[in-house]
This record gives sequence, C-alpha cells and structure tokens, in this order.
Amino acid sequence: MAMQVLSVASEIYPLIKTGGLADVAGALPGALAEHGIGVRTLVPGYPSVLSKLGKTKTVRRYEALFGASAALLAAKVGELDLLVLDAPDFFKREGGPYGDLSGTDWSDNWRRFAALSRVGADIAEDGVKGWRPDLVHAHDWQAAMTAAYMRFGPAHRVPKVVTIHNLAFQGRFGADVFAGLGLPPEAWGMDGVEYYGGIGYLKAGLVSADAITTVSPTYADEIRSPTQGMGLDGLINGRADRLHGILNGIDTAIWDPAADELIARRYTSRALGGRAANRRALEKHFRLDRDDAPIFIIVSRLTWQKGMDLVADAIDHLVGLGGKLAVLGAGDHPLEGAFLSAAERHRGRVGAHIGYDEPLSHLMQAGGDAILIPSRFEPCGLTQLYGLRYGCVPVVARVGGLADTVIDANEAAVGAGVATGVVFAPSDPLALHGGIARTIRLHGDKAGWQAMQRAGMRSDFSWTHSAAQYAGLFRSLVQGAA
Ligand SMILES: Nc1ncnc2c1ncn2[C@@H]1O[C@H](COP(=O)(O)OP(=O)(O)O[C@H]2O[C@H](CO)[C@@H](O)[C@H](O)[C@H]2O)[C@@H](O)[C@H]1O
Repeated sequence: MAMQVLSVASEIYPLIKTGGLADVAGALPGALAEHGIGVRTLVPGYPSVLSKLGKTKTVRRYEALFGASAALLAAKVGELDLLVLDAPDFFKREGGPYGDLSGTDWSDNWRRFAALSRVGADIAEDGVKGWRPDLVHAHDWQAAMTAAYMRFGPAHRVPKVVTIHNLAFQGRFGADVFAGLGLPPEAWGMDGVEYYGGIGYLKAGLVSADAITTVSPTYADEIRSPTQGMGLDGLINGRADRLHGILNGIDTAIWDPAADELIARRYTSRALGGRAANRRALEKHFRLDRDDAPIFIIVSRLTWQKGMDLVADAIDHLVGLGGKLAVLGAGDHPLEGAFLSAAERHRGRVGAHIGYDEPLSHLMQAGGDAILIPSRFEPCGLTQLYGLRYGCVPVVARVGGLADTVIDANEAAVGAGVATGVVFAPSDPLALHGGIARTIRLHGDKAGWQAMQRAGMRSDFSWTHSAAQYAGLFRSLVQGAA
C-alpha cells in the first residue's frame, strides 16, 4: 500500500489562511499524491473550517481533551483529505486562528495547540478507523508538540518530521503550563520541552523530530547562525545532519494567469498585452492615476519581518522617482496607519487597502509591474513566486528563499536573458532606495522589461521538484524505521 502521512497544521488553504503556511499545507498533499504518498491533514475546527466541510464522519470522540469535549471529524474538501478537530471550547471563537478580533493572542493558546498536537500523536498511535500513518509531518510551533507527544509516548517509533515555516514564531509559554501538558516528568529538561526556563513548543518539536525541514536552502543555512537562529541556532547546529532546506512550490492551478477567474483579463507570457486590463482594474481599485508609470505592489503582513517599515519610509522617494504604489496588507497598527496616511499624502500615486483579500491579491499580481519584498528575513516567500508567474517582477532583499528564487538583473544576467527581478542587499533604507531606483530605470526599457517578465513566467516553481525531495526524505525515514 502507498505510504500514508499525517500532516498536522494550524491552517490550510482554502479553509483557513493567514499566511504562507496555509498555501503550503494545502498544496503539498496533492503534490505528494503524484509520488504515491497519501496525506491526511489534521486541522483545528475553527468556524470557517467547519462551515466549509459538507459531509463529515465522526471518527473519534474525546470526553475530556484537556478538559474539553471534542470530536474528530473526517471530511473531504476537493482533493484534501481532512481530519478536523472539532473542539468548540478551543476553536469556536470569533477572531483569527491565534487571536481575537483586536489581534491579541488567545491566552490559552498553549492548551489549544497542545490539544491539536496530542490528537496528532493519538492518531499516530491508534490510527483512525483502520487508517494509520507511516510518518507524521508537523508544521510550525502550533503543531510541533505532536513530535514531542509521540516521542514520549507509544508512537515514538513512527518517524516524525517538523517543518519550520518561520522561526520567529516559537510558541513560548511559562514553565507553569508543563503540569497541564500531560507529558511524563522526563519530558522536562534541556533535551525536552524546557526552553530558557519556560516551555518552547517549536523547540520541543525540533529536539523530538527525526528530521527537520525548512522552506529554502538559504534559510536552512541562515538559521544556523546566531543572527538568524533566533535563539535556536545552537540546537539546530547540533542537529544539522537532520536539517533539510526544501524550497516551497506554488499551486500552479490556483496561480495561473492563463486560467485565473479572479483577475480582470487572463493572459500568457506570449501575450502580455492582456495585463493592461488588470492594470486598469488595479488603478481603479486603488484610485491611482491612469498613466504608464510603474506600479509597485505590496501583498504582505505589515510587519518588521517583511521590512514594511522600510517601505513606509521609502514612499516619498518612490513617488519622487515617478513610481506608484498599491498596498494590500494588515498587521502592525502603526504601519497600517503609515500606509493610509501616505495614500492621503500622495493621492493618485499611492493606494492602501488594509485587510486581507485573496481575490484582490490575484488582481494585483496580474496588474502590477513590480512586487516589493524587502524582508529582513524570509524563510521562503511565496508572493515573489506568484509575482514571477504573473509577470509582476519581484524586487527583493537578498535573504532566505528570496535569494534562492529571484535572479538579479545585473548585466551578465540581463545579457544571458535569465534575469527575473531586482535583488538588493542589505535590507536597509539605502539599498531599498537603490533597488527602487534601479527598478524604475529597468522599467523604462520596455523590451528589456518584457524579457524579464517572460523569463520569470517561464521559470518552474511548481511543486514537482520540491515534492520529490519531500517524498525522498519521507521514504528514507520510513525505511529507516522499518
Ligand atoms: N493582506 C493580504 N491579503 C491577501 N493575501 C495576503 C495578504 N497578506 C499576505 N497574503 C498572502 O499570504 C501568503 C503569504 O505567504 P509568504 O510565504 O509570503 O509569507 P508568510 O510570512 O505568511 O509565510 C511563512 O511561511 C511561508 C510558507 O512556508 C514562507 O514562504 C514564508 O517565508 C514564511 O514567512 C501569500 O499567499 C500572500 O499572497
């Protein structure tokens, strides 16, 4: 029988998404199916997930899961095979997956995601209705404790992989929660869940996993250094032989300018003229002047990680050079305010849409000229890949997955016809100014710009190659465990 994998994730597209983790959790199962690997994904039963399920079957019940009654529901949504943890006390709330409507984290997140992970480990141990995973794949801190529960329980022999999508989020809690986790005493300690005197969920997952992956080769190197290791570099270095950098792919069926239903006009790399209608729709939405000036776009969480403070400070420079800017994002309130006030200050040149809007993000990639991503760190980054696929040229800082996926328009690369974007370093105001100025100059050469758009659109960032790497890793772990 084909290898079976239990994936555990706190979000999955198209049911619930706050960022790139959802895209990956949603796309990887389909990509692995082509390698003969069956994946079922365990996700929390948030209201937005439950409302999209259709027919469900209860496959397990808990009278007291961390004190709450819960049911595990099996469901299929499209090609996704889901196990949904319906625990109303934990997940039936208004707000986001991790916090309330004001953005404040839920105070019981330690319990909510310990519960998800506990159930993941239970499935590894007992299976559900005759189905058993050969391997468990946990994503980020919210699911990482699955590996710890497995290691300290009967399912310790089942191989476990933890993927780091973002080391900045580690799930750190006070030592006092240990008593509530239901782990044996030996799980406390440096080699267990203890982390700088408290508890670290991601840390616990990383010490318990048989393999650690992260989402680009460059980020896999970066997190071994104290500057990017966020306190975990020592641990990661100690387990470097188990660390793998596997680049994210994108779902080329959802992100396809030739078939995208969410954009104003569909187009291909051979007929880029089709982008014009999308450009006009974008200008209209953001109330930008209708002219030929290059439109920079931002589709991002508005945070320090993404360098959004640098962008806010560079707006006058960008507009002064003749550029336009359209921003879609939500996040830190001062940054939201900075973009809104820039839109007031530069009417017709800058537009800001604060919020989360999936369809609009497609239109922006289809109508914008360049997507600006000056991240301070970027494990992989997906929006530059969507940009490449849509002919929206990425302008990126040379970090993490951005460095692995965008080929800078230096003379040699332009001459060879392989340039796909503008890469600058470091992620600071001066370099960003330089990157913006260079982009505007390049945009002035229409033939050269189109060559760059086409080179990007022809590059292959589908899951084909990356899924083969996951499949290879999974097989080696399962064979090793047999
Ligand atoms: N306001 C908005 N409206 C609509 N859509 C919006 C939006 N803001 C963001 N998005 C979408 O959310 C996703 C963001 O994904 P990224 O990979 O760029 O970053 P993120 O930091 O969330 O992911 C983390 O995990 C992923 C997956 O591994 C890594 O690529 C990344 O480097 C890491 O930081 C994209 O699909 C983007 O289009």
